[in-house]
Amino acid sequence: MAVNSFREDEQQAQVSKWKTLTRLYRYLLAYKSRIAVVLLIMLATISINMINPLIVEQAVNVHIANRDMKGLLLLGLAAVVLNLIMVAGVKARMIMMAKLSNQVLLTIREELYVHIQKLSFSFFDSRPTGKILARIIGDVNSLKDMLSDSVTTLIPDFLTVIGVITIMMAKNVKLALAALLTLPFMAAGMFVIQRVSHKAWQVYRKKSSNISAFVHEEMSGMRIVQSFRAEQESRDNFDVLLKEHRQSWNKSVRCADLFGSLIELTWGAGGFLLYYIGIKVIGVGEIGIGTFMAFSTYLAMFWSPIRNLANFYNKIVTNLAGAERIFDILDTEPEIRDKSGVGELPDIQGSVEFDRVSFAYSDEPETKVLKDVSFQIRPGETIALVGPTGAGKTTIVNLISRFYNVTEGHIRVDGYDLGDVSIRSLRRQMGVMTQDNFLFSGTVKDNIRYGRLDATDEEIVAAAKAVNAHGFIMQLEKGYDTELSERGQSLSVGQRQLLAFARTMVSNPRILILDEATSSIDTHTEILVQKGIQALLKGRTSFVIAHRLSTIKNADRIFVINHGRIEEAGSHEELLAAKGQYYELYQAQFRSLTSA
Ligand SMILES: Nc1ncnc2c1ncn2[C@@H]1O[C@H](COP(=O)(O)OP(=O)(O)OP(=O)(O)O)[C@@H](O)[C@H]1O
Repeated sequence: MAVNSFREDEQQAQVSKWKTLTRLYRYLLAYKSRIAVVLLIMLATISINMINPLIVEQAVNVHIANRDMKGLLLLGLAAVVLNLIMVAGVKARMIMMAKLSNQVLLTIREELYVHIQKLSFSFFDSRPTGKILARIIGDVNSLKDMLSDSVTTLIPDFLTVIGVITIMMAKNVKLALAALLTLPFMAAGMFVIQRVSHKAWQVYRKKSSNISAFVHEEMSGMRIVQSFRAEQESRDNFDVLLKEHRQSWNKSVRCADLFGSLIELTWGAGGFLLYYIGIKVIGVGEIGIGTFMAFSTYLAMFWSPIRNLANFYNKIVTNLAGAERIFDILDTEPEIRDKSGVGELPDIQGSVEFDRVSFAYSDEPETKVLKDVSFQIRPGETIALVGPTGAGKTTIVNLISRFYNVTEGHIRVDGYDLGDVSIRSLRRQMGVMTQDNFLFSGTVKDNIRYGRLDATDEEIVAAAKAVNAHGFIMQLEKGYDTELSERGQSLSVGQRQLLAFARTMVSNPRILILDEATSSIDTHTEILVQKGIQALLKGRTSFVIAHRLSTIKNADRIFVINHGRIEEAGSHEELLAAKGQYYELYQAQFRSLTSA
């Protein structure tokens, strides 16, 4: 299977940077009115900042030159008030922007999560959970500065540059041009650096993602790691990933540093030209001391935002890779989705028909896992699927739940082709129980209610009683209100199975799919589980990937699956009498159990 493990970097389609950026900023535009307020505040603060050198010029050239102390005092007072307003404005705009960008991150994260929920099994088959986590958490976080700085840095600094250039031009064109002379060199340098830097940051994000995948996998399998004493090997693998991560980080940071050096260089050169032209070409005597002081302040005011803008650009280049990875997921279409205009599947009886169904997994389209499978199941029938490993049993039941689309043929439920009804209306009437009996953290009651969110407490208890789970639940410290740890690790395997039965029982599905867990449990719980299974199967169409002889014997029909086909079908007695594959299987697997 082509799975992208922690050992390989993810593949990603190349998208234009401009497209990614505009798409990202569309999220900000949803908050137009708040951004307008921030912009207004900024306009005020920038204006005050611009006026400051003019106040100095006025103070020196007019008030100090004329020894007008009263005027100077009034000017000073006005300057203090204006600057206090500026400080308050800067603070307010920073708080507002931080809140706004956080809101955008939440929106993106939510959109991503909802989208991922819609994606098909094939999406999850092909990538480790850790890499998905890395996108939802790390990549989304990486956008934070980029979003907030775009309003608090990009716009004010851009306005400042425009403002300073205008004032400088108005005051002295030659001096202004001298300051601008080095800008084209800086732009050309930045263009070259960003290309290398962007690639380096893309690699860095992929390496971070590999680490996330590794850690997630190792944590999930920590019991296995410890019981096989594989800690050292695990550490070695981790070290390799860390080394790759460090190298990619170093390279990216080196690229990012080049931005800073370039700015300093062009800033220095620009300053030199300005002073050179100011002193040599125009001459200090030509202009007032105050004007010259104002000009040198403007010089700093010009280059400082240029540096900020360059840093911001650097930030975009650094974090664009994160945005690309988020949009890459958002652009992944769910393979399994409703056709346009599909109808709802009405309440069903539960008949199921496979009509010449063939199937291949999309990553291996040449290998047919199911080959021309046909059968008809009456409502309420229990079918046990048996056969060697890899035969195609799970694939059959996954197709009934429409976790994958058939490659050829049709599956019908009560005569409705699965492709012609909404997935939701189909799954609402189905119950799927996998071997791992996944439980969530929360109370016992919450976990059972997961089967049907509007189930009452009485219905929950009734469901638990029906599958023999009530007894052990009542022995737990807080009964139905006992908190379970993640995946229900605080319960025994058998108890987890019983809870999963109760959860399915409460959902009362018409069609039940049960992948019987094979783990051995104590005899007492085994009896409870067997009874639980029989209670669950009663009155509904059921497909059981069966491992217990009792389930197989009680089934209405047994399908022996091999090499993607149904090779034998019939009741336990019929198949034994036929002395075919089932007979062999029975001899090999169950004989010893029955004679024991
Ligand atoms: N997600 C997948 N992507 C690609 N191939 C798959 C996928 N799942 C299963 N297969 C392949 O399809 C074949 C049938 O697998 P399936 O899980 O249906 O077998 P099974 O009869 O349920 O086996 P077992 O009893 O071991 O669970 C196997 O060759 C398997 O490698």
